[in-house]
Amino acid sequence: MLRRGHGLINTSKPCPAALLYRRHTIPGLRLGLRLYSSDTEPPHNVAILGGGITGLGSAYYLTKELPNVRVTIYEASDRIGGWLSSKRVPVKDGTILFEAGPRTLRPNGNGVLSARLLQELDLAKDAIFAQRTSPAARNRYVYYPDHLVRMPHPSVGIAENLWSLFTEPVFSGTPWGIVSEFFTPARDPSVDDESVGDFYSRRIGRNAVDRLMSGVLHGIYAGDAWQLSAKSLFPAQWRDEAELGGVVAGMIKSQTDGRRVTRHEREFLREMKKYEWDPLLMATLKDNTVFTLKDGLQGLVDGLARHLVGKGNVEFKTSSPVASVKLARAGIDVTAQGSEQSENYRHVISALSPSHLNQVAKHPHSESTAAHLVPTIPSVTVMTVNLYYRTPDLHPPGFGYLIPQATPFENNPERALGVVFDTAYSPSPKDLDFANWQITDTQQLQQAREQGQLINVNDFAWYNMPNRPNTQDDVKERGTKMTVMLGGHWWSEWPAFPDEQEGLALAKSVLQRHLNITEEPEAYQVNVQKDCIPQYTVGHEDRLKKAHNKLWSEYKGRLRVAGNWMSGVGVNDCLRSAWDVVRSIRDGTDGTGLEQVGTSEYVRLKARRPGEGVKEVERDTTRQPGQAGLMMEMLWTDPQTMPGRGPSKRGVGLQFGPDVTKRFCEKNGLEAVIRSHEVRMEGYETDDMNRMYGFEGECKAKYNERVFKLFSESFSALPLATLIGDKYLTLHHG
Ligand SMILES: C=Cc1c2[nH]c(c1C)Cc1[nH]c(c(CCC(=O)O)c1C)Cc1[nH]c(c(C)c1CCC(=O)O)Cc1[nH]c(c(C)c1C=C)C2
Repeated sequence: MLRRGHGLINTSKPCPAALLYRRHTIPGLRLGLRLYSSDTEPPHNVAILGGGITGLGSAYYLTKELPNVRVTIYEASDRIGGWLSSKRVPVKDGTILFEAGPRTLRPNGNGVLSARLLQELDLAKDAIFAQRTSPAARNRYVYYPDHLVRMPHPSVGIAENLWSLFTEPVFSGTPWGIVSEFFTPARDPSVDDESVGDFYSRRIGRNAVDRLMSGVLHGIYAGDAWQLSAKSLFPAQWRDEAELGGVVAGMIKSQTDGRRVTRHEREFLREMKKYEWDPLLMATLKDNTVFTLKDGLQGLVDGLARHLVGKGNVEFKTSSPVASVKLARAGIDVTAQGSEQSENYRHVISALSPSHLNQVAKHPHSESTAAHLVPTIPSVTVMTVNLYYRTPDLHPPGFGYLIPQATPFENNPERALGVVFDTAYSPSPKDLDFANWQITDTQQLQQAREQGQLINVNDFAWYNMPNRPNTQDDVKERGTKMTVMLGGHWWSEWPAFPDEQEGLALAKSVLQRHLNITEEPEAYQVNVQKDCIPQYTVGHEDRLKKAHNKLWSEYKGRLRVAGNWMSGVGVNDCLRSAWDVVRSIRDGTDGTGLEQVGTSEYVRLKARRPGEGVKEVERDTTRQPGQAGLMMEMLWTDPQTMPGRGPSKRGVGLQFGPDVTKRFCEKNGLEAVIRSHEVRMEGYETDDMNRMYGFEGECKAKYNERVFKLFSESFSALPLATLIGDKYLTLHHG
């Protein structure tokens, strides 16, 4: 039986726009294919090439989805984890943690997978969550042309945001560009892809690219806005222009009709929705933008490794670079370097970079690029320089700053990409100090935790209360910790990279010029991450489609690829590609790991109208709201004058400050929340209540018995919460 999905993807230049995303299957190629079947083959064994986060994630999902599987991980170096690498270094009064690579994870989008790992690997107790209200979430800066400019944020107020928008050169022309984008004609349909720079300068204006967007692209891809692909990096906007005339039109449509996603994505979202979260972790994640771990993201690697070793069916082969992978009569043969003998596996998941994969999958006698299994995907090298200074608060409060491409050379001769204020992501001894907490009653904190509530005693959501929060730096008085990011596309043409001392000198020089820091760092670490970020340059999607076709025709679904070179360069994206590839193996779906590239099957998610979350709350038919859940919270939560959240005086629910109400209203598009003043011990409105408030008499006097009956029946049927005109949320509160 032929199954969906293993058809070859059309990579030829499209003629009419309608053909753009169509896949072509070539029936002839399918004839004679022996598709694997789980009933007839020996127990499932899978080799994973590469022990970075993608490889570890793949092993993790394999052992979860196919419990009887045997997994072998081949890793060339003597350590696993790849670019994720955290080191504790000594300073005068203790130790601090430096991250060489990624340092924080977002729990949204694909990040739901890393958030799930917190729960499944029991890592939430080691996590540090940065609140939405924390400086790290609210203060983001761009360095242009010679000073830091804070990006607009609702928390600073309309006046300040507008002032900045109309006076700072970094925004010059952008507000008007966004307004006029609506009226800008769509691109010529024959254009199959273009750079992000070309796309956005056509739609919004060149300044928006050079002064803003290029900075954001530095922060994610360390890449060049004029080379990265608009179609691959901004697929929704790229399609919106073609189909709706523009990016703003697309945003409006998403608001009114719902966000557009691929069918595959919708399935993923549905599956994620079904997940059973620990209520406290859920509450924590909702209020946070990013999280990290007390021992850095290395903690995630260690957690995965511990879990996999404990499983007993996963073998780690470190210091074992792979020499070749070859399709065999049954399965696929993998030979490690220096080994005479190959091992046979039913499937191989390659978590290697494309160039590395080409080396191990190449035909022994062919050197030509045409013989490459996957096309070359360029990548950039990033140098991260971690610095620790004794003096605290050497930077303004916030995430850090990005340096856009238009920053004049004399203000950035080192060609830095940005600076991360690591201090903002982890509690300091000051935050640990009881005296500075908003709530100090540990008994209350303990009780609240037991009831699945999160209480913010400061900027870091406190998952493991009443215990002290986690912190990365174990020092008496914390100084300032920062990371200077250098390299990326700026270094692509450089004949050689700076060495450690040169890197340190470059980083210090950046900080002296931009932040006036002249002090010598007490500790530092220079890390060169060679070819660490793949560049999705113009034509990326087409290259991936070609790779899919070649992989399919040469390996018939036995060799599948995952990693950061296909549809997202972050840790979360790596986990997602691992998840997808394992699912397709589990389900026996034919594929290569690239079968979703350029899919044209889009659907719209249901639009979330203002306050819809509230409407979705089902009425509790048992007439008892219980001790947990949203119904309970709506019933028993009370306002408090202090900002943030606090334990409820009632012993159930919690208290919330005016900032929480404001955020809730903003998020749900509400004008106000109206709460009744009286708590009814019975918990629900009853006919008695109508009588008590004199409604019965008034109604009968003004109208008649029938009208009263009708109203009291309606009241009894009213939900505890209702929306009036989509603007006012009324809560009976009793
Ligand atoms: C270490 C260098 C990295 C640079 N880009 C990435 C890494 C690991 C990958 C990356 N960075 C970000 C994303 C977006 C989504 C996400 O997964 O968080 C990705 C895929 C955003 C980001 N960039 C920086 C930080 C601290 C974050 C995440 C946290 C946040 O948004 O609050 C800083 C940063 N990274 C790089 C540069 C040049 C840079 C400069 C300040 C390159």
